[in-house]
Amino acid sequence: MAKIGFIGMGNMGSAILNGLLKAYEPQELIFTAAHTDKMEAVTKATGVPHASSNAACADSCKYLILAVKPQYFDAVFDEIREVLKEDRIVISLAPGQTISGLKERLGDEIRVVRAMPNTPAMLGAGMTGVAFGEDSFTEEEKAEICRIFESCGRVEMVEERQMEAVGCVSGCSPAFVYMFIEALADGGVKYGLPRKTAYEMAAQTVLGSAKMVLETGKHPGQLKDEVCSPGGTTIAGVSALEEWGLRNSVIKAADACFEKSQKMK
Ligand SMILES: NC(=O)C1=CN([C@@H]2O[C@H](COP(=O)(O)OP(=O)(O)OC[C@H]3O[C@@H](n4cnc5c(N)ncnc54)[C@H](OP(=O)(O)O)[C@@H]3O)[C@@H](O)[C@H]2O)C=CC1
Ligand SMILES: O=C(O)[C@@H]1CCC=N1
Repeated sequence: MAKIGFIGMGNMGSAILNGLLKAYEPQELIFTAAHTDKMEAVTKATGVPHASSNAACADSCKYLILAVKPQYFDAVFDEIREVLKEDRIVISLAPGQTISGLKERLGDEIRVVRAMPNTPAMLGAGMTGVAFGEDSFTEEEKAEICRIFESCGRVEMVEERQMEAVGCVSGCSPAFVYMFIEALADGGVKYGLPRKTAYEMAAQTVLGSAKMVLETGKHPGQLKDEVCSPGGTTIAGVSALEEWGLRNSVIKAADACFEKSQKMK
């Protein structure tokens, strides 16, 4: 029997699988996807076996990661409900879907964990929020769930009521950061840099700035102040960003993600 199973092997499933392969043997893992050619390609590339059906996948692992889009949950649940046993733990990655709502659909005896990872898990640089909710888990089970996501990067335990906030700040936000990198690079191209050089400079700057926040422990505002020479070029740029509403745009993006997640319940 495998330890960890995935139903769905798209953007998020494959990112987590890549992270897991640093901590687990391929034979400890199993997965399904909708298309056979996709499953065969992933098995060939990773050595991780795929199951013949979603039911077979759910039947053959202790921890089952639901990595399909929520609109497919009903169909998948109809396939796996019969084989899920009481000792199994289902890990949902979906925004908006509550633990109690998922248990209603899967069976009240099935323990459900919510996790909100992000795609940098692919490189072991992910950020995952995990909520255990009201169900009881042994220390060993909690440690295993942490190990799954720690193999993909950093992990924070949160209350279930905070999961939509996690979605805004780290689940969805890689998309916003890529947009920022694109825009930074466009600015460089506008003033003469080759595009490839501009992407490298923009991406390395975002990476380095993030490391400064994480590793110095300084407030982001202080780090910003350290870049702004009095009467210099940076403060002119900061002033333009304030004028064009960068901070408010980013907070509005969080509002939009949150509101959307409420409609996905
Ligand atoms: N993408 C992201 O950045 C993040 C996503 N999430 C969550 O992760 C979950 C998965 O999202 P994501 O990976 O982006 O989605 P994708 O669309 O990239 O992948 C979905 C996967 O589900 C498979 N699939 C579809 N229907 C079935 C089925 N009936 N049985 C088995 N497999 C099926 C697809 O198979 P095939 O490949 O063969 O088509 C595909 O591998 C969602 O709940 C999403 O909200 C959470 C955080 C971040
Ligand atoms: O866009 C989505 O719904 C998923 C959840 C977080 C990131 N991607």
